[in-house]
Amino acid sequence: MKSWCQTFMKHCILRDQLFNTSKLNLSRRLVFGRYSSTNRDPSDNSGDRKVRKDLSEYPTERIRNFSIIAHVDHGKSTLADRLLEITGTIPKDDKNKQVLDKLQVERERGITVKAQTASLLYNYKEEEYLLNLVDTPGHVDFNYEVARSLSACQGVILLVDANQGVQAQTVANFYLAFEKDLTIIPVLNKIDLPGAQPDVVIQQIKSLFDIEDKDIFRISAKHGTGVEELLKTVIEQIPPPSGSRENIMRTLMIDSAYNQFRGVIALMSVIDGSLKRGDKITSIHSTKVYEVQDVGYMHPDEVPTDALYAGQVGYVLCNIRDSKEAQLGDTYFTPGTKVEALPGFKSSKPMVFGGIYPSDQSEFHNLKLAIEKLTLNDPSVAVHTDNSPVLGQGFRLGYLGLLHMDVFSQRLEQEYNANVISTIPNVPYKVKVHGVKNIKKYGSEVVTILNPIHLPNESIIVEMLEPMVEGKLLFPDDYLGQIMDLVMQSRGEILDQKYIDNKRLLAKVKLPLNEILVDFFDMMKSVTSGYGSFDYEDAGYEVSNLVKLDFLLNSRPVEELSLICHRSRARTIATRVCEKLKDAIPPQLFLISVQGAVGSKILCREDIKPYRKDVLAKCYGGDQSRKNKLLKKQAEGKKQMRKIGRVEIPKDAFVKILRR
Ligand SMILES: Nc1nc2c(ncn2[C@@H]2O[C@H](COP(=O)(O)OP(=O)(O)OP(=O)(O)O)[C@@H](O)[C@H]2O)c(=O)[nH]1
Repeated sequence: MKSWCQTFMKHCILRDQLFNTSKLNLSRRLVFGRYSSTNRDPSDNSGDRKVRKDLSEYPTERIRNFSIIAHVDHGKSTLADRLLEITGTIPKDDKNKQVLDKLQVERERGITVKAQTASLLYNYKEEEYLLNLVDTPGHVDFNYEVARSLSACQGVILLVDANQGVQAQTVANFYLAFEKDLTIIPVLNKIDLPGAQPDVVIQQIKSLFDIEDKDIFRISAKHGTGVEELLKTVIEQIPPPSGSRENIMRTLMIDSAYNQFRGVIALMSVIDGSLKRGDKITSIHSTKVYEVQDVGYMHPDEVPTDALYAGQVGYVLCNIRDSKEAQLGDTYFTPGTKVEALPGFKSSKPMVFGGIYPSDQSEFHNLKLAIEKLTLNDPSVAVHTDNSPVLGQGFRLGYLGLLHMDVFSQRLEQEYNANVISTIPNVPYKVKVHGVKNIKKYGSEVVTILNPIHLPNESIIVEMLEPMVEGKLLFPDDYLGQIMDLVMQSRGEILDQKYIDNKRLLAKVKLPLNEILVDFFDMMKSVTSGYGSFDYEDAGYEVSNLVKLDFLLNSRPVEELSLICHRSRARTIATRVCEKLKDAIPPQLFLISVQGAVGSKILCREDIKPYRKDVLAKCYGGDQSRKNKLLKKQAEGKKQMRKIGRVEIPKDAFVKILRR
C-alpha cells in the first residue's frame, strides 16, 4: 500500500511549485463590481460580493477544489457553515445551521443526502482565491455522491468527531480519497465537547491511516475554533487543478437538476479552456449541439458570470430539455474540435429494489416524468418499468440502500407532488438455468431476478445466488461477544479483526445483503449500546440455499405476495406475513385459510373466521330439530362456498401488505 506520507510529500512539492507561480499573477487583478479588489481591504473576507461577475481573475493557481468527508454527524455541514461565514459568503448569524443542506428532506431529517458545491472567495497573503467547497453526505447509502464529488477535487478535509472517534464510514471515506490520490487534511472536530478524547482519537488516526500527530488539525466547527487556520491550510496544502485556459475547452458534467422553466441545470467542472454565454457546445453522449444561455457559480446560490475558466466549477444552462440527454460524467466540448473524453464516473450498483406505483393509475405518465427528472439529480437510482396485477403500471427502482429508498420516495412526493405507493424492498437474486432452450428464452445462463414473480420454474433452476456485502464493524472490545452473535444470527462471518487503539476493534465481516436490509444496523447499535458503527460495500454473489415462499388463500397461491428468502428464514417470514394477511383481509361469508408454503410444504396457517349470518333469526320459538336443520344447511353452504369461492383481496388490503 502506498504510504500516506508519500502522497503528502508529493503534494507539498506541488504546493511549492504553485506558490512560485501564483506570485506572477499579482498584477493581473481586474477591477469590477461594487467590491473590486482595489477598493476593498484585501484581508477583509466579509461582506456581500454576490455582484461579482468576472471569474477571469482566478487562474488555476488561485483555485482550490476540495470536499469535506466524514462519518455521519461528524460535523461536515457545520464546518461548511463556518467556512461560508469566514469567507463572507453568508453573514455571520446564529441561525446558520447546515446552510448547504438545501433540500426539504435534508432539513426535515437533519442529514445530508446530496453533495452541494459552494464557491468561496478568500483573501490569503494579499491574493484572492476561489475555493470550491463540496459538502458531502455521511451515510453509506449516499456514498456514490461522495465518490462523484471527489472526481472534481484535488483534496479533502477528513473530519473525525473527537468524541466518537474514527467510525466505519471514516475508514471508507479515507480510502475513497486515498485511492484517488487526493491530498488529505485530517481534522479532529468537536474538541469543545466535554467528552472529547483527542489523544485517543489521534492514536486511532495514526494507527489506521499512518498520519502523524502534528498533521492533525483540532477544531470546533460549532464555535469556529481553528477553522480559519484550517482554511489557510487548505490553500497551502491542496494543489490547484491541473488544466489550462490555453487548451481546447473541455468540461465534465458533475451534477444536474431539472427546472420546469429553465430545463437542465448542469453543474460543470471546467477542465480546460473557458466557457462563456453564447458559446456553442456539444456532448460526447448526446452528440447534439447546444448554445450556452447562462453560466455562473454557486455562492452558495446561483450567481451569474460571463464565463467559467479552467479549474472552475459552476452551473451551465444550455437549453437541454430532454433529461435523458444530460448524463453525469459526460464530456462537453466545442463542436468541431477533437478532445479526449474525460474518464467520467463509475456507474453505481443498486443494492435494493422496490416497486413504486402511482396511487392513481391515470398519474402513471406524470410519475414517469417525475422519476426521469429526479434521477437527473440522483443518478444512482436504476429504473425499470414494472407491472403488477394489483397495483397496475409502475416502476421497479434500484437503490443503494433502504434510507436511499425512503429519501427518493419522499423527494418524489415533496419536489414533484407525486402520490406513490412504495412496496416492500427486496435484493436482486440470480438464478442459473439449464437447457439450451431455457438459456435462449432468458437470454443468458444466469438470470437476475428483480421481482420474485419472474422467478423461473424450479425444474429448470440449477442453483440460486444471493448478493453479499463485505462490511467494517468498529466497536469497543467489550461487545465482541454480542457482535459475534449478531453476525452469526445474520448468516455472516467475521473475516478479520484488529485493534485500532487499546480499546476499539475493527472487524471485517461478510454478510448476505438481505440480512442487513431491515434491522441489522439498529441491532448493531443496540448490542453495542450505541458505540458501534457499520459500513459495507458490494462483495458479489454467492450460491445460497434460497427458496420461493408462496402464500395461499384457500389453497390458491397469490402470486403478487411470493418472495425469495433463505430456507432457514422461511418459517419466520411466512408466519409474519400470514399474521399480516389475517389482519388485512376482511372476513367473508366463508372461512378463509391463509397459508405460507415452500413448494408443497405448508409452513404456517392462519384462519379468517367467516361472518355468521343469523339463520335462526326468523325462527320464533319452533322446535330444536328445525333449528339444527337450518344450521346444518348453513354449514354445508359455507363449505361449498369455500370450495368454489375465490377470495377477493381488496386493493387496500394488498397495499397494506405490500407497502413498506
Ligand atoms: N459541540 C459541537 N457540536 C458540533 C460540532 N460540529 C457539529 N456539531 C453538531 O453535530 C451535529 C451534526 O452536525 P452536521 O454538521 O449536521 O454533521 P454532518 O456530518 O454534516 O451530518 P451528515 O451530513 O448527516 O452526515 C449537529 O447537531 C451539530 O450542531 C462541534 O464542533 N462541536
